[in-house]
Amino acid sequence: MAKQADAFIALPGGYGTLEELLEVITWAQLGIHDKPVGLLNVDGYYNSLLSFIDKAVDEGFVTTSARHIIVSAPTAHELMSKLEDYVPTHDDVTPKLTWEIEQQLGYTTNQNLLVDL
Ligand SMILES: C/C(=C\CNc1ncnc2c1ncn2[C@@H]1O[C@H](COP(=O)(O)O)[C@@H](O)[C@H]1O)CO
Repeated sequence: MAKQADAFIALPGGYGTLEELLEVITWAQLGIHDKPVGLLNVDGYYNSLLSFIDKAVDEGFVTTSARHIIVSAPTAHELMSKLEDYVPTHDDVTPKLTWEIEQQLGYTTNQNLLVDL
């Protein structure tokens, strides 16, 4: 499902939603995919999470380019528009780490990273 998707969208949710959300964000950060991750920020539900992530950027724990993976909007229409305009800017990482994770996932998407293996 992750391989076939054009993007990932999280609606407001609890631990399970947050776990899946952070998982697809880290996959993008690791270069396993280059798809955007959208937050449907209904009534500002994700404001505090987005503020926390911005703090992580300020503190140097998340890169600015990795922050860009997350796209948020208060309405589905606005979110879809932003997702369609998304251009990935985050960097790839080491082939070995990507390979190990892809083995667990059972799929590969970034052929360039596998050439040297
Ligand atoms: C093995 C992995 C994750 C395991 N967690 C879940 N797997 C499947 N379904 C889940 C998981 N956590 C929550 N759910 C269901 O999703 C809905 C939303 O959950 P939330 O906690 O309210 O956000 C709900 O139906 C849960 O039962 C690794 O991917």
